[in-house]
Amino acid sequence: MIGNSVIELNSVDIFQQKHLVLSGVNLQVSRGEFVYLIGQTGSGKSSLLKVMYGELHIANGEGHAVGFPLKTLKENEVPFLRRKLGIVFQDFQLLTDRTIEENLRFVLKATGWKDKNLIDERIKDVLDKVGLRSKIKKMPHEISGGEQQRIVIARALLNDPELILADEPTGNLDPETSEEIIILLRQISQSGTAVIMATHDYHIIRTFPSRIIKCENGKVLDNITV
Ligand SMILES: Nc1ncnc2c1ncn2[C@@H]1O[C@H](COP(=O)(O)OP(=O)(O)OP(=O)(O)O)[C@@H](O)[C@H]1O
Repeated sequence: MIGNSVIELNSVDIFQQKHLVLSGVNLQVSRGEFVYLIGQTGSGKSSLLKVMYGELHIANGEGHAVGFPLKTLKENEVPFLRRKLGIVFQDFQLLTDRTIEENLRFVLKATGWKDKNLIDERIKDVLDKVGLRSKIKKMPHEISGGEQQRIVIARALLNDPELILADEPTGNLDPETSEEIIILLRQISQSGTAVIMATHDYHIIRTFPSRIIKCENGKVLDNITV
């Protein structure tokens, strides 16, 4: 980590294949910040997030995410970067054939946890953080959409990340449940984990104001008001 930054991008160009999606990106996000990422469909929000979790390489410029240098990041280092990130995306859903507990245990084991007692404790800890300890033995289809999204957030917290990247985490939820998810993500940021959240939901942004960055015309604009 550079000082207090969890994300540091300096003059970064981001390509998808040969297509320059974003150019000259300068962005700094500090520990514990809560940041909205907005922009029209196709403006580059997902590409920007992909750079942050090591899915897309940066062509020009310099970048760091949770202390990892993005320009020189090697394929075999990506899992270590991801362990310090929590990812809450619509296409990273729960495994439907196992309980909430088994979903969480699966991730811990896959990221190197071995001690059964520590694993059990960690699972209870993250479920407490999202207020759903009582659902530990349920299957995903036995809980509501909002509860499933809270479990996805619990899963993202398992390895105590420095940064959560959330792509439209309220996309499929009703307004009231969406607000609950945002309140939870904001609590998480206040406890020190930065959150960057892509959204199209202006109601949420107005109800819970915070720093906004916007992808527009191939650039990233900072401190936008809507
Ligand atoms: N795998 C890919 N190969 C080639 N071009 C891509 C690829 N993924 C995205 N693009 C292009 O890159 C540009 C930015 O896409 P990106 O998915 O980052 O936008 P977005 O702002 O996240 O959109 P949305 O709100 O729809 O998710 C678009 O022009 C898109 O067509």
